[in-house]
Amino acid sequence: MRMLLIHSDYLEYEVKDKALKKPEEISEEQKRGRLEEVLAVFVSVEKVDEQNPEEVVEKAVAEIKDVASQVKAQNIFVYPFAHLSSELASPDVALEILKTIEEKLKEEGFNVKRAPFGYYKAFKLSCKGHPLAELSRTVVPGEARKE
Ligand SMILES: C[C@@H](O)[C@H](N)C(=O)N[C@H]1[C@@H](O)[C@H](n2cnc3c(N)ncnc32)O[C@@H]1CO
Repeated sequence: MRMLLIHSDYLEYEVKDKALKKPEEISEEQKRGRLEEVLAVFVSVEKVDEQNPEEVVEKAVAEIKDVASQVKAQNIFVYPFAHLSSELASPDVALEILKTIEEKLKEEGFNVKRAPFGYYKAFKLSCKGHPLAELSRTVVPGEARKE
């Protein structure tokens, strides 16, 4: 899994079009979203993550918590983003992993939104620009090797 973490004044998105034949079913309300003072986490779930989804979720949540505590962010935006890797996991596995990351972060007390899965989306982001405002993390299951 590849993550790009951007500490932002706000992130807002608007769903535009289907990017998959069967995108995640969403309500009218989910077609737009915005969070202020947010740690935006753009996530590409990778093929290697299919070897142990539970473990990669644990590792991703730990990394996100670590960055959130460093930048003192209480709001987290989990944003499916298929552009950080050329070895993507299947959509079904990716969606399950992203939903579980969202759930676990909520259990940890964060205010979490997750952008809809399987769509083209317009988005606006205002990066804060401090030294820790732009970070990337890669997590893989267990002993899996990252080429
Ligand atoms: C398109 C661009 O504007 C938008 N931002 C987009 O990326 N849409 C992606 C994700 O929402 C989701 N998706 C599919 N597979 C994956 C995966 N392995 N990991 C993460 N997301 C995935 O399905 C869409 C098409 O790949």
